[in-house]
Amino acid sequence: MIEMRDVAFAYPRGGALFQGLTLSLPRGSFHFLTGPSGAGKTTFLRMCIADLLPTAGKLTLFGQDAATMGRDAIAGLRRRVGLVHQDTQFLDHLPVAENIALPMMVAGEPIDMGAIRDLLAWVQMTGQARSMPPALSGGERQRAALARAVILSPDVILADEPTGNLDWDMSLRLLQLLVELNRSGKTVLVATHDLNLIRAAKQQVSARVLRIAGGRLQTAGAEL
Ligand SMILES: Nc1ncnc2c1ncn2[C@@H]1O[C@H](COP(=O)(O)OP(=O)(O)OP(=O)(O)O)[C@@H](O)[C@H]1O
Repeated sequence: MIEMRDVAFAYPRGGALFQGLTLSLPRGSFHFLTGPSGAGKTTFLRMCIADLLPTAGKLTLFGQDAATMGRDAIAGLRRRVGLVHQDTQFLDHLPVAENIALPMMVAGEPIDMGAIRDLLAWVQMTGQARSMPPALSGGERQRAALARAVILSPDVILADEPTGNLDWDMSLRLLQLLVELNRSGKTVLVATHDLNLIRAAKQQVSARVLRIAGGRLQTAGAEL
């Protein structure tokens, strides 16, 4: 689904953030992306939705070379990839249900209230459908963000530090949702520096760890 061959990336006026990244995330796989703060985990995820392009090397997304993707191809790609942002990024003046529906609106699709209800039930937030985002707890925000990320039934779920501000019980609950998505056939990539979360995942799925440090992929594909 996502392949990198000898990929390098540098922000304008910055030095090389990565170089020589070679990896493959096959369909149905579960990967963690880890590494120190500032190593480039968020940048890596942004490359996976062609929000940023490599400055060298080849990035292939769903079989297409990211460098040659036009607007339509990128829009199609973004429907197939659900991203849970680190800061969740809700529209605070819209209730939770409408926030979850946003990707449908942006895609110009009719709002499927049944799908929204099902997702709210799945993340155990049926009672918060009409709540406004500022009133949600950290765990509720993350679960609602996950529901929004999967509303268009993407093939790939990318989550950026989804348990960053959560207590351990809530982290496990969120992990459980990600594991369920993976068991239903989705490809999952979770950026985290929570090694306990990675250990907990080991009990449930065959996850692999990608570690970025010093601009390199240090333990590509290592089994937990
Ligand atoms: N838009 C940008 N322009 C220039 N530099 C940036 C930009 N975004 C991030 N950076 C820099 O790139 C580096 C990697 O940032 P990134 O957010 O990808 O790291 P991270 O591993 O996700 O960090 P954290 O774990 O703290 O969230 C950092 O030094 C950051 O300051």
